[in-house]
Amino acid sequence: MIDMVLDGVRKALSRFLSGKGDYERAVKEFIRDLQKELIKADVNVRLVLELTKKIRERALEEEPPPGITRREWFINIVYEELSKFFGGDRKPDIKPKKKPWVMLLVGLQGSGKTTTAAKLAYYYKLEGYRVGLVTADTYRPAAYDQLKQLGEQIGVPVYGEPNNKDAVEIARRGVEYFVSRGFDIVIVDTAGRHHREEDLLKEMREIAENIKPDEVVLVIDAAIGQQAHNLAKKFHTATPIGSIIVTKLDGTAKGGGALSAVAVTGATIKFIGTGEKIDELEVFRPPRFVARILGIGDLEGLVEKVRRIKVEFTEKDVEEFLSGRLNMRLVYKQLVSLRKMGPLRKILQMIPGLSLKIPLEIEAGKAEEKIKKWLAIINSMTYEELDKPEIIDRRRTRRIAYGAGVKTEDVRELLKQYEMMKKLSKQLRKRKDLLKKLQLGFKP
Ligand SMILES: Nc1nc2c(ncn2[C@@H]2O[C@H](COP(=O)(O)OP(=O)(O)OP(=O)(O)O)[C@@H](O)[C@H]2O)c(=O)[nH]1
Repeated sequence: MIDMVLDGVRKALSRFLSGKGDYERAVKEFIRDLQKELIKADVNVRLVLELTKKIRERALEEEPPPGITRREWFINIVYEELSKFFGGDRKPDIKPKKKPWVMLLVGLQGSGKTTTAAKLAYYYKLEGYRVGLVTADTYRPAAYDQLKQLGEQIGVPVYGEPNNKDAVEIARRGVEYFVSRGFDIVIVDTAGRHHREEDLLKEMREIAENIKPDEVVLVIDAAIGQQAHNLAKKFHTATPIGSIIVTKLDGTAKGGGALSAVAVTGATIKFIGTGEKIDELEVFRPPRFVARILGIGDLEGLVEKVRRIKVEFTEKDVEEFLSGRLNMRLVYKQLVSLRKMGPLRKILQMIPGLSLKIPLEIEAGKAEEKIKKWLAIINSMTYEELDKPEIIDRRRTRRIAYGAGVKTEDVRELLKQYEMMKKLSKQLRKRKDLLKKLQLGFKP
């Protein structure tokens, strides 16, 4: 889980918030913890010192606006400075500026390039684009099969020539193949059998000259930590149309180091890889990322994700859910959408501190059966009961169970889930208020 990145910072911050003693001493302690955590995450020591110096100065100089305590204001400062540290608040340009849009993926061996190519294809497919994949990896014979398989899984066609050794030729023909068929986006996966940056950049240049991509994407494994700096810097200087994806942030303690090392070069990190599965790719927005690290929630990300997966939630529903109001109609929508979307769990995991208490966690395999039952139960409720499930007493429970053809225990179980969701929704509201308060001076 991505929350692993700089996990200790969140803990230090909650210690800071709950502490009662002297403000200046608490600031000093927090800063010491922050330094320790960042260095542990392989962030460059000089960068760490610059960052914490800035935080300390602001913490001692700035007066909080009315209605905000010094400690709350301090979190805001940390939030702002860390966001800048990881690249600032510019939004990465995700949408292709024209069609067709040709993306060339490059990266050192094992960086996760092939997986990322498929993840990207899936991402853009969900956004409504017609996407094609080209595999030009001529060194690793299995790469062709790997991408072919991934392509089948996500319903994206893959062009490859398993017996051809000429990567440049394959790439060129692959791009032509998809462009001539009217595809919107073509993603080209390259060989990447390079251990040295120089070789990698040389191959990149060769292929790029031939296929003239609209965007060159460098894939970097987060596990290389601050070593990402040199690679990103050379890449950034070599190509003006470059963007970066940092992968495997879920599996390394060095993620903070890699991200900050790339950010400091001025290169743009567009996406981050947060797992092996095909949908574990996220748009990288530093303020959002930092909010998550700090444990002040990721409500914006949550809303976007809910919308993106095209659940049948309206924005109003999400807003209602986040504002602590909940009724059975919302639960119903939730259940219907659970069938389509990856579980709600995944979305809620974006909110730190909540992941342990997630309701509606259904044992795999039994999900479909249970959802069907619950939908039937909700269908036998009256309008009044839907809007105010609290009025459902034993008599009503029996009637509903009878109407839905289920046992009374089933109805009670659903009501229990409802209560849990309601609590969760209230917790979310609290965090939302805090987030709003903190963002007074800063727009993510
Ligand atoms: N945990 C985790 N694993 C990832 C992520 N991205 C890729 N991987 C895994 O990393 C391994 C290498 O990925 P590939 O896509 O085969 O790497 P590649 O860069 O194409 O490899 P070469 O073709 O040898 O250069 C695979 O086991 C992937 O499942 C990620 O974000 N998180």
